Amino acid sequence: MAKAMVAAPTMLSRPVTFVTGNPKKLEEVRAILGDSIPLQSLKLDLPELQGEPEEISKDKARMAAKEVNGPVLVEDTCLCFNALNGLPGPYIKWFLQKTGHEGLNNILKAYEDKSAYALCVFSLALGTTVEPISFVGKTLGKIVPARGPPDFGWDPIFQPDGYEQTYAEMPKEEKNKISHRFKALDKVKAYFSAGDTALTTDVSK
Ligand SMILES: O=P(O)(O)OP(=O)(O)OP(=O)(O)OC[C@H]1O[C@@H](n2cnc3c(O)ncnc32)[C@H](O)[C@@H]1O
Ligand SMILES: [Mg+2]
Repeated sequence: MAKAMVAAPTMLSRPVTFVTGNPKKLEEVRAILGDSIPLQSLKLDLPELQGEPEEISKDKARMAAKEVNGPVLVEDTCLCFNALNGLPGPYIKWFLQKTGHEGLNNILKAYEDKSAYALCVFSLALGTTVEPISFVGKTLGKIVPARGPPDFGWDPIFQPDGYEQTYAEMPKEEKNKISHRFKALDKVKAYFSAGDTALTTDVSK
């Protein structure tokens, strides 16, 4: 009888490099992943296209793969206001920088609807010639006047649904159990544990 053909997993010869210019993201990614995925990091602020979140994230992964010349993981984070049909979305970084927490609240003064969602799109490129794969995580909430330490981006003005605290007021471990980033990384972990792609644990390579 013919032997069943079992596809061998793609073996990565190098650990995945998480490329970001944002140390706070890296901190959360490390806290959420623990040692589930062998990861090294590279601090690089990649240029970002305009467009839909998934395309921006995939494009970052292509650029990162070229820089690293190996397997990379990147992410793009959006904060989307329902009253504005999803804007600022991927442009939240610039809105935050120019208008601050107060300005973001003021924009929504024109609308009854303060609901929003945080969106994280991770993209994994296993090499320079491989099309990146995306993993999306979304957490629903609302925009409120800033509360809590202003350590990380828009955390003080985002209150997730079902919670009385903003992301900034929550203990880190709590945010990391419900966040957009946690949900997306859960899918990344599931992808690797499905076994089609095996990872080297040798981070010295
Ligand atoms: O190098 P990259 O990974 O792109 O890092 P970045 O800081 O440029 O990040 P983005 O392009 O994804 O822009 C997202 C903006 O939202 C902020 N941000 C990202 N994740 C956040 C989170 O979980 N809570 C609050 N703010 C967050 C971040 O500081 C940016 O201002
Ligand atoms: Mg960026």
